[in-house]
Amino acid sequence: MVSGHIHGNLPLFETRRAKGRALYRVFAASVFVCVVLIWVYRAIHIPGPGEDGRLGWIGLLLADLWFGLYWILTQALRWNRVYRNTFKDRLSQRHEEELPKVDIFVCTADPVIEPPVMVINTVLSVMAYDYPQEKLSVYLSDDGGSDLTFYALLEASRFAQHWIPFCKKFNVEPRSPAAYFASGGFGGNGDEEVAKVKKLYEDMENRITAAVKLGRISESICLEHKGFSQWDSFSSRNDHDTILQILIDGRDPNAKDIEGCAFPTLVYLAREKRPQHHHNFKAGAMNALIRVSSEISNGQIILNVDCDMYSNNSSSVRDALCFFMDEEKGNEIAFVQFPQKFDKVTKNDIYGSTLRVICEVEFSGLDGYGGPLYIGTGCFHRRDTLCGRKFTKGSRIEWRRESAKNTEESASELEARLKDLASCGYEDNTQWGKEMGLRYGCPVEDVITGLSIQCLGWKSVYYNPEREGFLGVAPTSLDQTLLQHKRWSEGDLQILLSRYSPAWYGLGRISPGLQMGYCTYCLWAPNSLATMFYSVVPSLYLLRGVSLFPQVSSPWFLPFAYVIIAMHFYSLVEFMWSGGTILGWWNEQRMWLYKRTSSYLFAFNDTISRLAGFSETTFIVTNKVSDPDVSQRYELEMMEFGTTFPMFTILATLAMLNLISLVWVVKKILTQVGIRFCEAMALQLLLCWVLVLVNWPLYRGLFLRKDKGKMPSSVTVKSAVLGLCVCTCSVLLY
Ligand SMILES: O=c1ccn([C@@H]2O[C@H](COP(=O)(O)OP(=O)(O)O[C@H]3O[C@H](CO)[C@@H](O)[C@H](O)[C@H]3O)[C@@H](O)[C@H]2O)c(=O)[nH]1
Ligand SMILES: [Mn+2]
Repeated sequence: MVSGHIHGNLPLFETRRAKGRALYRVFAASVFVCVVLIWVYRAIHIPGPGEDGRLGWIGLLLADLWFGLYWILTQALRWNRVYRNTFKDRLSQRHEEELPKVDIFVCTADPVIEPPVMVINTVLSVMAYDYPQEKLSVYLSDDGGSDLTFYALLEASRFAQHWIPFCKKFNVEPRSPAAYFASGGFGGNGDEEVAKVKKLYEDMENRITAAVKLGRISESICLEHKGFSQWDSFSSRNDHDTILQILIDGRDPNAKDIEGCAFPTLVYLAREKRPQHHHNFKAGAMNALIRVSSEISNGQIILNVDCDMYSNNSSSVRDALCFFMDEEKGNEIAFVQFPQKFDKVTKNDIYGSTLRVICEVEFSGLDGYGGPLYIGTGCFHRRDTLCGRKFTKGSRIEWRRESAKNTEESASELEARLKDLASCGYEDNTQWGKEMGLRYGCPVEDVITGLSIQCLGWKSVYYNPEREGFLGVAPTSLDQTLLQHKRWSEGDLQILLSRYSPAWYGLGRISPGLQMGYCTYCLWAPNSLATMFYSVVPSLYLLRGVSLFPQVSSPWFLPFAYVIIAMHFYSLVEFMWSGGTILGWWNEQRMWLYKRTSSYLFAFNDTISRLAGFSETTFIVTNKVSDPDVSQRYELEMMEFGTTFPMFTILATLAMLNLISLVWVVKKILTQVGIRFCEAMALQLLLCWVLVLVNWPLYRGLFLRKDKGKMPSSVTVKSAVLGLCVCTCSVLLY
């Protein structure tokens, strides 16, 4: 799809349509026909008033309507997929001299669950990008306000002098030292130098770990840098003054690595926190960074990564610039999103944390309709669009721009002057958080910000290179995964109900396909209701012997059979095409069920109570470290329970309810009603049986396991009693 190019230049990127689209569309049409047939069946067979099963039937009618309509929405994610490709050689040929400055923001919030060593590995990986070093500036935002993190960054600034030239010399990948040394992907010539750098790294790591173990910074370290004095007046992480330290000043002629080459700027920022001021979580941190960086380096491009997401590909900056600097299409692109990929996920990904299908399929579908969502980490933004600039046709971005401001001001003068930009009161009565910077008030600040940018007329790009751009830490326990999904689904639902609703506000501002795409994510939370209904009611009616689905001999059985088989077969193929395993797909089905019946349900509930004014938005930071024995069980792909987390009670009760139903019914078939019953109740039996099958790890956790990760017995008792009660009531009721 190479288009004619206005400058006679070849484009810097190409966009290819996915193969097999026609085939997919025929398949989707066939599914659609059957979905409609199911609706018709449900509508014309409603049991009359007073008949057993009327209520259940009406519920299933509504659930089937919901699932059908939701499925139609998800077509937007598959209908028009595109894939992108960059030409970095053309970029360097034409633009090497005018490459823009790039500011990289790394966010951290808690030195305990986001260990300083992990944070600085991310920092080092982005400092070492294959890019003119003097044009890179790296900013670390520390919402934990921790002197340990500051100390680690100080150590990193020294180690970087060795690490960056080493990376360049040996073309190291990945450029996170921890990941590189763990990969063992070196050897051959340079062995000696590898060993030398490795030693330096390990010494540094040991010093940092020692400080972390001690829990404070020792006197002797305090003397190493004036920055530590800022903690003298520090009372707590929620109550402190702005701490701003320029650890490496790129303008300084002495800022050189050991080979004498230019060095990236490195800045530490802990914005002011006061208990009476809401700090707006990551969005607040990002906005403070946008302002502070605008006075230090003012890069035209901003990359944001979470502190656990190290750069795994040293050419990502150049990749992103191929989009922004393309002479023809670059002017309309506001951000380039890379997928979130994860390191150290087990083969069959028991918690479905790789988001495989979203990464490989759905986001390229969104890309075909104007661009993916902004999902926080691994995203390159244009500074002006992030600050609220509107799109106007024909306006061009000027890359060759006057660089450094304030060349006369010293680093300490700058620090003193810029502190105010990160103070609590700075944003009062400004557009920050509303029309400027990241938007406030939503736990998924990223998605709502991306949407508001797209609503101003900008496009975005999804770039999923062969060698992953960024790798992060995925949650390795069930409660962490469910909590994260609660935050996401809650935030997405809030967006739907907010003033930026993709459904209403987006009308005419973004393409209908993109509107639909956004809605599929925004409707995660309400999806819980229909799923909940499906995993409880048919099984209870099965107990009563009331059929809610067509018999096997009825022609109406066919559309049900087709939809069930075709959809599952398709999802399996899609999952495997995205690089997954069969067992991984099965695990994904389980997580699909668990998220919908717990995270999304809680999210739905909390959103509604927030609308009624009962609760506040929160942001629970995902834990990035786990106990050794928890990690060991994760490696073995054993599901981790181990706590009385409220969501577990729901999951366990649902599992018990279906197990009891199944056992009860099988007994009934064997002793009373016989095999004829199966024919009439085939689909309900199948559903109940599949629910039991998919819950197998949960039963193990409830009854069979002895290790620390098993379900606490209080949950076992509670869920068994609840399950029995519900089943007994439904059988005995009138
Ligand atoms: O008050 C806060 C809370 C969080 N963070 C940082 O935000 C990032 C994301 O937090 P994490 O707990 O890892 O959440 P995830 O669910 O893994 O993050 C995804 O989802 C978030 C929105 O829910 C986005 O902000 C993230 O960029 C995106 O990667 C981390 O670097 C945190 O340090 C802050 O800087 N300040
Ligand atoms: Mn994270």
